[in-house]
Order: sequence, then structure tokens, then C-alpha cells
Amino acid sequence: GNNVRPKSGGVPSAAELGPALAQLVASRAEKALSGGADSFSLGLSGGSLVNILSKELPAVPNLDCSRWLVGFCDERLVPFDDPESTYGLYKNQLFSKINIPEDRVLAINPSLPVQECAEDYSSKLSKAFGTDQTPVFDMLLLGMGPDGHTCSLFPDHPLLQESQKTVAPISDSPKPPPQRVTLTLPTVNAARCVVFVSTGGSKATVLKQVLEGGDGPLLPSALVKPTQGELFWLVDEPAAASLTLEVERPGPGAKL
Ligand SMILES: O=C(O)[C@H](O)[C@@H](O)[C@H](O)[C@H](O)COP(=O)(O)O
Repeated sequence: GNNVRPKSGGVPSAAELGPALAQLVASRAEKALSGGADSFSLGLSGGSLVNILSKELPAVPNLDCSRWLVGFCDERLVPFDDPESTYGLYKNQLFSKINIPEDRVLAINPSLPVQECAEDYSSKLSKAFGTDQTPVFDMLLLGMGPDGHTCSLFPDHPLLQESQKTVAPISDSPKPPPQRVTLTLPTVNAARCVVFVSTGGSKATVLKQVLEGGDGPLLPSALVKPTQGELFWLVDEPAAASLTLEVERPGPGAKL
């Protein structure tokens, strides 16, 4: 075929990708906090990130999360004890294993109707970030669905045009559950560092389209272009299988 294999022998396997992600998070946390900021703000997403982070973050030596401020890039409007709740999964699998203070985790209020829930989450962010403007997260961790969605921003959905709100409700998500709350594209693109984590062969075609272009309108993941911040894609071999562009392979211990 015409696949140009990455020069240095391939992108990390899924097993190497977790530690690389944890290192990247730890390094950006240290950068933010050593620069004198009183918090490191991190936005989480669901999907496979829950397991990766729950395994790898607690394994980082001397990780101090006492000054982290953790929010959610999107959340499903279900009770916290529902297996579909992203917050619920992180609470059980990750927050119980790191020293993040409970009041520094910003979650939705799942008992509110979706519109009010989005407004409530938006004001929680405003308060925590001390601004009425777009909150600027130090780091956002994103997944990408096989349809190219990220957060709860789905292909061809009117929410892709949202330019005023920081957070928006969605009640017709094509991926269940239908009701969700999501950061909008302007909020995602205001972040200082955005990291996509994408693994597995089901992502190969869409990853090529997002990174190398194709016919039709840009997919939601391709609309993520931080205006000032950094953008990383951490992908494994099967996800990268259709790429023709060259992929960098940071070795173990690389400074990202
Ligand atoms: O709320 C959701 O439905 C999921 O969080 C979803 O948006 C997920 O992040 C992507 O589909 C990527 O999933 P993987 O990380 O499992 O590839």
C-alpha cells in the first residue's frame, strides 16, 4: 500500500500510551503549579480514558493532586450511580486513589433538567475559574468516537455552531444516553493544552480523515484547534494504521 510507516518504527502500543499520557498530565500540572498558579485545571472525558487514567495516574511517583481542579469535557445526564455516569466511574476508579479534594472536582448536578444542568455547570466553571468569560483550562483530555465526535459535539449537529455559551445542553445525542452537557468548541479551543487519546482499529479511517482531510465538512474532532494552546494526538498502532503522514514516536522518558 502507500502507507508511509513512521520513521522511527511506529507509534506506541496501547500499553505504552497510558504511561505517556500520565507523564504528559503530570508535566503540565507541574508547569502550571510551579509557574505560581493556584491550581492546575484539567478537563476529563469518558470512554477508554477512564481506565487509562485510573490505571496510570495513581502510578506516577509522588503525584500531588491537592491543587488540581478537575472538570468534565462532557457528561451524560444520568445519576452518578448509573454505570453510564462518567463522574461516577472516575469517582470509583480514580478519585478514590489520588489526593484530589472533593470540592475541587466540578461535576454536573444530574438531578436538574438538561438546560438548567448546563447553566448550573457553566456557573460552577465561572466561579471556580473566577471569570464570566470563557474558562481557560490548563489541559483537556479528549476521546474521539468512530464518527469523529468529541465531547458531546457530534457531526452535523447545530451545537458545532455555538459561539456564545461556554457549556451547552444536548438532548438529541445520536450516541446514548441522549441527554448530555458539553463544553462548546470555543471553550475547548481556549484551553492551553488539548490531548486526544485514540486507540484501536475502529478509529483508523476517521483518524485519517480528521488529521489528513477528506471530502465534506470538517468533523467535530477536526474543529478542535486550540487558538493559543498545544494540541497532541496520542494514538496507538491500530488507530494510526491508515495515516500517510509521518508520526513522531517519543521514546520513553521523552520530554513532551
Ligand atoms: O460520552 C461518551 O459517549 C463517551 O465518553 C465518548 O464520547 C467517548 O469519549 C468516545 O466515543 C471515545 O471513546 P473511546 O475513548 O472509548 O475510544
